[in-house]
Amino acid sequence: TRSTRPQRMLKAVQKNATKGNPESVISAIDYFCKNSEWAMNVGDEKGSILDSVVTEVNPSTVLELGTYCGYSTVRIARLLSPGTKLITLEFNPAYAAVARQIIAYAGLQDKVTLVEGPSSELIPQIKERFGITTFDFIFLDHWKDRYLPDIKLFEECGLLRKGSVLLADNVICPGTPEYLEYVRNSPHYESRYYPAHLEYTKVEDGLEKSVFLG
Ligand SMILES: O=c1[nH]cnc2c(O)c(F)c(-c3ccc(F)cc3)cc12
Ligand SMILES: [Mg+2]
Repeated sequence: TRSTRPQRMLKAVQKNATKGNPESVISAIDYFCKNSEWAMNVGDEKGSILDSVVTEVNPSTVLELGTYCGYSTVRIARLLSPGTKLITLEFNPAYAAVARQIIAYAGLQDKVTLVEGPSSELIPQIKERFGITTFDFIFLDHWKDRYLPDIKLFEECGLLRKGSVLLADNVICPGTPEYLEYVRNSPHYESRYYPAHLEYTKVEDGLEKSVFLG
């Protein structure tokens, strides 16, 4: 039967990247998306902004919502201090299966815990399952209609502390208007928009960085 796009992306990584070299995995995926098939990775332009925010925060605890094929997981994990791990949640088992292989190919499997399931169910379980009190950095990149309910879930579950940084992809395209309205008007967040473009295109998109004020 016909392979899936994530499976073809994995093949491109195994063919063009060097095992244990995260930079080469990132480049191989970007090359695949620019020259073979578009795919919904955060991409190189928004990825560089992600890199700069992760580097600035230098987080000890990290959560990613929406693993897809692991591209942003690799981008984040490659920047973490030794001993720091990130938790990434993926709803789609086929995506998760490919992501595990791409993360392992980059040699970052020891820095990543990939959990399969819906964020709405997993977020309330995080404290007890992973011994986390609060997150220093959260990357929202799963499904636009879940951004707002999930940030409210973070608040309700006490997973944020003064200074926790949330970075959200796709706030323009596909767009998360309710989420933007919330973080930009809430007295509990300081929000800033980073303009960019939809991955591998000239379409406008951007990232919204929101710092929890307590
Ligand atoms: O569902 C998504 N989850 C996470 N990230 C996405 C993304 O970065 C996209 F560009 C898109 C996207 C898909 C099709 C389009 F025509 C435009 C954007 C979707 C997602
Ligand atoms: Mg995205």
